[in-house]
Amino acid sequence: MNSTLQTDVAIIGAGPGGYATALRAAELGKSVTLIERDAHVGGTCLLRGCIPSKALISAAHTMDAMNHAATMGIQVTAPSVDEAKLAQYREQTVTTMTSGLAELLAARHIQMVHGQAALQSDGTILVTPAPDATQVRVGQSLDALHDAGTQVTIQATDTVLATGGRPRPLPNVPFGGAVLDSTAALGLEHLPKRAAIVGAGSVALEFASMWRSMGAEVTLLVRHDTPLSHAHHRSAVVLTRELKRRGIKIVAHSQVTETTPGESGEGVHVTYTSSLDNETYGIDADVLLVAIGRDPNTDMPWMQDLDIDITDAGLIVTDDLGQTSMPHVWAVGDITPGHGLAHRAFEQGITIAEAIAGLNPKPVDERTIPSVIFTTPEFASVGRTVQEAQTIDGCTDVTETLYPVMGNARMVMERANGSMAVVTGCRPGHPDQREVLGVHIVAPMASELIGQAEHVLGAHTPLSDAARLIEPHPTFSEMFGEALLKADGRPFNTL
Ligand SMILES: Cc1cc2nc3c(=O)[nH]c(=O)nc-3n(C[C@H](O)[C@H](O)[C@H](O)COP(=O)(O)OP(=O)(O)OC[C@H]3O[C@@H](n4cnc5c(N)ncnc54)[C@H](O)[C@@H]3O)c2cc1C
Ligand SMILES: NC(=O)c1ccc[n+]([C@@H]2O[C@H](COP(=O)([O-])OP(=O)(O)OC[C@H]3O[C@@H](n4cnc5c(N)ncnc54)[C@H](O)[C@@H]3O)[C@@H](O)[C@H]2O)c1
Repeated sequence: MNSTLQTDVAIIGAGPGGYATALRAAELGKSVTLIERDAHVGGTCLLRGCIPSKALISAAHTMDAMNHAATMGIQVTAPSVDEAKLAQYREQTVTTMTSGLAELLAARHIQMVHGQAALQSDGTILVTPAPDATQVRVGQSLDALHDAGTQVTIQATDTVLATGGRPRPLPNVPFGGAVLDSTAALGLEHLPKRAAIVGAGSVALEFASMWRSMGAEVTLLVRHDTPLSHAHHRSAVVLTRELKRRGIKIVAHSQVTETTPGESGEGVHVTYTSSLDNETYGIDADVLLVAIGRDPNTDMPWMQDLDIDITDAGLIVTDDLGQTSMPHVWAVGDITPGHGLAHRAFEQGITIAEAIAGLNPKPVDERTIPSVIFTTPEFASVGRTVQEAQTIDGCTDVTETLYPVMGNARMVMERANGSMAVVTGCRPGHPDQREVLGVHIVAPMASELIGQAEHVLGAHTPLSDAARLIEPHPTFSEMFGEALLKADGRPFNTL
């Protein structure tokens, strides 16, 4: 028997955008129905993105530490990887996170629907069985669902689209065999010994760094002159130098044109052209990871039929609070223009829930969203470069202060290299107040340091006040404190 459900807020997709909206809306007293086609909640981030990748990267850090132990006088025999145990560790990390989230959703009395949803232009949502199921299933948690028929209709006052994205293939090179997307790469039974990677963003660099730490020969095929060509230039150059120093081969100005099975049918032969000399080259590898971005899940016919604005890139246009051009329909996360990051989706989801509940939330400030790449060393960035501050925001008196990170005691102890740049200047209308406009770091623990930078930047703290922050000694965070002092014209442990 098919059924109809009534709810204040229906959300399609239980990734970071969808579940953040659900949690906040329920907290604000709304009845919430969360529809997910996967067997578990969490979306890309928990199931096949942030969490499994960072579990593997944590293991890679342990490998790095053991490999560097001898420089501190600690002798260890050459470490090796038990691949089955590593996979178990990754899977258990994911399970712990997804079951914790499922419990939280249940505790907030959010109704779960397991199935594939389609919003109709009259505002109803039709749910059909998920690809792996014959029935739509409904209940308080994805672990305790009952069959609800082959079609469930949901009548919601507000609907939130949170359908996320999927890996983008190279033109003419479909995924399959030894040509992997990030999901397949995370699930590999055996770590590659020779890995080729095409792309130069977060996925490409994190896998390059992690596989290298695990002992692979890694070749990164980059189409521009450097990885992260759109990021803060100096940081991109420093990170590139460090990755090369660790033995990662970076082939710039290359474009993959074809892949064929490797000799004896194993692995892959990758053909690429160089835009420097227009010559064609080839490399052999166990796998080719294609990491050239993600496509938004907005190309389904039902979504195309809705009266909502979608850009040529397939991204849903919303107002500052996440509302689409269709009344009572909202969009969150990777299907909206901007950084494809979980923490951005969290903040957008909270904002949408508060707007639906009639609160008056502040729009998400895209400028203050930090981005991190979990390489060794890490790359973390928030805010503007000098050029962006001048041309996009119209800031004046903009300067960049470079702090020599090798003067930091913890950097010396770790034998680490990196860079720290702080961009300061005055926002339009505030000519007398110098503020931090951007912070760009390459260093161990940069992922943790960037939160502090975000607070200073987001709160528009005057530079002279920010520079008074007292950092504990000896820590990596002293680099940020010292950079602020230098930017404020009072360099301490540096010239
Ligand atoms: C390898 C990798 C590593 C990453 N690491 C990080 C990181 O360290 N930090 C970070 O901030 N970000 C990271 N990201 C990005 C992050 O995962 C995404 O930004 C985030 O998951 C986006 O959340 P979302 O809710 O928009 O979409 P998603 O997480 O993609 O969730 C969308 C959900 O909607 C469901 N869905 C889609 N259509 C339907 C439908 N019709 N009916 C029912 N359900 C549907 C999908 O099954 C999915 O569960 C990483 C991504 C990848 C690929
Ligand atoms: N630590 C993190 O926060 C983290 C980690 C992994 C992924 N993510 C997110 O996941 C999403 C996907 O990451 P990604 O690295 O795949 O995408 P990305 O958009 O970050 O980077 C894609 C890269 O591929 C290059 N590229 C595009 N087309 C190409 C082509 N035809 N040939 C060669 N190179 C090409 C681009 O120049 C760019 O450097 C992003 O939204 C990213 O923010 C975040």
